[in-house]
Amino acid sequence: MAHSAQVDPAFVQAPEHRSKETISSADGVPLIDLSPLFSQRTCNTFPATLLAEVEAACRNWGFFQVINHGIPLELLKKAEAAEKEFFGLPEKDKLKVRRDEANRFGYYESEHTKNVRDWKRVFDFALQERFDATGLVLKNRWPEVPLGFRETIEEYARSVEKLAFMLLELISLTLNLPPKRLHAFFEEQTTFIRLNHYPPCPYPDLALGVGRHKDSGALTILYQDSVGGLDVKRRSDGEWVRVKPIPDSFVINIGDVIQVWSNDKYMSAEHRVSVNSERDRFSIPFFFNPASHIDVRPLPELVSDRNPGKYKGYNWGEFFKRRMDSDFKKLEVENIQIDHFKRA
Ligand SMILES: O=C(O)CCC(=O)C(=O)O
Ligand SMILES: [Fe+2]
Repeated sequence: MAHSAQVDPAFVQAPEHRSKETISSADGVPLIDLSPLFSQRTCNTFPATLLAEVEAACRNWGFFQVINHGIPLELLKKAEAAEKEFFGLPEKDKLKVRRDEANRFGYYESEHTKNVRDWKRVFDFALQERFDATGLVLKNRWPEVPLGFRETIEEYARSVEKLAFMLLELISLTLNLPPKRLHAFFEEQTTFIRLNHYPPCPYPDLALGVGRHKDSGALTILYQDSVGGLDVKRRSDGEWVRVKPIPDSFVINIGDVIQVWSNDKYMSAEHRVSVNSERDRFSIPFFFNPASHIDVRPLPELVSDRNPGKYKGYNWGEFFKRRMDSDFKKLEVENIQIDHFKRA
């Protein structure tokens, strides 16, 4: 990644997609306190006010932040420190675990979103390694240094997984489904965790850390540092709103899979990452994804004659593989979107 002021055209966004009108709004994404989950929960009853907050956030925004989520704060600090240490390694050391065409996990400095290069570096790993009949390879590459990196990051991932299943229960209940209705889809999950480093960018008005996109999986659970840069497109008016960093919180967003399962009751929101010219930014999204053999389609309980299914089914593994291919390198074709499965 060049750090001179010379503009590399690979990073330049079309004028309409550049980061100019981000609002720092008080009326931002909802903040939800999850402490009732730990104090007021008895067997299978969930506090009604909490469910109402989650329902409204999913319906109106597709995005919310959570505090008092049960993940130890020391673990968040440890994971952030390990992330910074890894990206601080000389490039030649990071390149020892570089991604390639056959295996998409490891370090990468050249990701594209919608065929424009992102101003970032990433390190990806799968929560559960596997080799699928579909040709999907989930195989991790762990660097030898920093010492303890793998242990810390895996501990972090296992802890976030617990939160992911709790959120899945909450979301199921808000859809009037039994709390564990969606769990079976994740039995051989293809969840992966990404470490993101956004270095200072000499032309933040032209490039983006991540171009506008929607997350394709079920749910994303993101830890961000205090710098800020994540922007969400607000559904009510289409304005880009900055997600204010809140210490020790997570940002949660609905992905395309829940959009389809819920038959558009909940929609995945478009978002992007703006960069700045002064500060490095770090984040860690946990992409909670179903098993590759799952055919994603509106849940039968949520469709009826009056509310017919809005999507044809698609196989998650195939979709996921095609998405990863288009993020790996610039393609001539448009990348695959769930809209391609929408019924006419
Ligand atoms: O770094 C962030 O704040 C968000 C990154 C993101 O949207 C993604 O990797 O899908
Ligand atoms: Fe995203």
